[in-house]
Amino acid sequence: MSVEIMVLTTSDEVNAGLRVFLRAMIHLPFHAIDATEITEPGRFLGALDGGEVVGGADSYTSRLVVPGGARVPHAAVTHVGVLPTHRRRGIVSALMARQLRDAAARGEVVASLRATEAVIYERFGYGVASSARSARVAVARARLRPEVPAGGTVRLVDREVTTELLDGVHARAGWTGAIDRPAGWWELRRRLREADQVPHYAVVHGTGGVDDGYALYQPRDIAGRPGGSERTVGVTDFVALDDGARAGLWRHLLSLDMVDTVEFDALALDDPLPLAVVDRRAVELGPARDETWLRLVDVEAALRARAFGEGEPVVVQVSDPLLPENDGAYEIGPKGVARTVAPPDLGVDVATLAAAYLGGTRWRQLAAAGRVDVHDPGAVRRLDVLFAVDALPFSGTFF
Ligand SMILES: CC(=O)SCCNC(=O)CCNC(=O)[C@H](O)C(C)(C)COP(=O)(O)OP(=O)(O)OC[C@H]1O[C@@H](n2cnc3c(N)ncnc32)[C@H](O)[C@@H]1OP(=O)(O)O
Repeated sequence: MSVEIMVLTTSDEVNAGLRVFLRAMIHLPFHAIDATEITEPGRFLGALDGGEVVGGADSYTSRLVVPGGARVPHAAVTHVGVLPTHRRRGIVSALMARQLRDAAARGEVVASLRATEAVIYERFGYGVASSARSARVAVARARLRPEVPAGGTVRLVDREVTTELLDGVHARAGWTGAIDRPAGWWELRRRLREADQVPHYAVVHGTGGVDDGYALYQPRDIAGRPGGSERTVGVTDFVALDDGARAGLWRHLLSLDMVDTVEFDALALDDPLPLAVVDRRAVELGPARDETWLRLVDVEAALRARAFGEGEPVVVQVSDPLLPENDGAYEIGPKGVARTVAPPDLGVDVATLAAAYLGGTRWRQLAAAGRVDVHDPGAVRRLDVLFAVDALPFSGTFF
């Protein structure tokens, strides 16, 4: 392959990198945006063929919340694309390998991405670590149960919504799977909202004067309004730092006049909404879809960062052809994690370990699918106890 991989540095190069991504993706709307405003210097890798950018892979500096609440350094991988004229020549493979080495050199413990196709990224060590689904709520039937918390106050901030206001809330999101949203991500969202013909509405929830949640929403399928009977509002961003904020935002959304359906774009698989309404069938859940594709860049640091449950330690052998410094056996137990030369109880590749890492996929499921090389059958059950989490992992950030 005569293609050269390098960091895109000048404005022209970075814009060429984004153009390649948009050309590869076909459907995306943000062609008029200057790429330097939504990317981070030094992180956009390009593949050059005779001086022309033909492929790219970008990332943002971020952090990921892992079980137990620690935030680990995280590369949020995005803008991956190869021109249709240059596909299937190994270009993205070369970009991914370089990107992982760069992330490791920066001390990033994990990387994650949202995948266009489910068959691309496992070969690079990514596994599905969290899932999400949409929910459609029939407003007329969706009376909240009397036990649902009252919540605090909701204020309309349609006109004064700013990144500072929203990130002031989101930056405190502490659930497993939440990520820091980078400045470029916010800027792109702001620009897309501004350019949209359809209005966006914003409400912030507060308790005792402290902002602790917000929702962004907009009307959907606006043809035939306002007299129709299928009037839908789509909730594009829903952030609640606790149960009170969540309930307060539900109350607001489910009491909007002239709305038949409230559609949440992304909820955790164990979101309590279906349990909070009198008529359970008022909430129609969409299918689970893969959300976080996670890559453990530094396996030892990632394992040390998360909390584990009780039980006997288990020795897990990990293989990682792209980052062989991760190869080896790790003893994982309630008191911590250490590399070991002890014989392993089971073995996995690094993508399978990533799938289990946030607790969203159980070891039992992975073993049943043949993805674990089991030497000691009891170790699978022990690992499930060690890796158990209180709430299913969920990010809520699409990038
Ligand atoms: C995080 C994000 O940004 S997600 C966005 C990803 N981008 C897109 O989906 C845009 C459209 N697609 C593309 O631009 C390209 O097809 C890419 C980026 C997905 C793949 O780039 P390529 O340079 O063609 O990949 P490369 O040649 O390195 O392929 C590596 C392997 O993955 C496989 N592969 C790559 N893409 C796909 C795909 N979409 N479907 C199935 N297999 C694929 C190849 O067949 C190859 O397999 P092999 O090693 O067994 O031969």
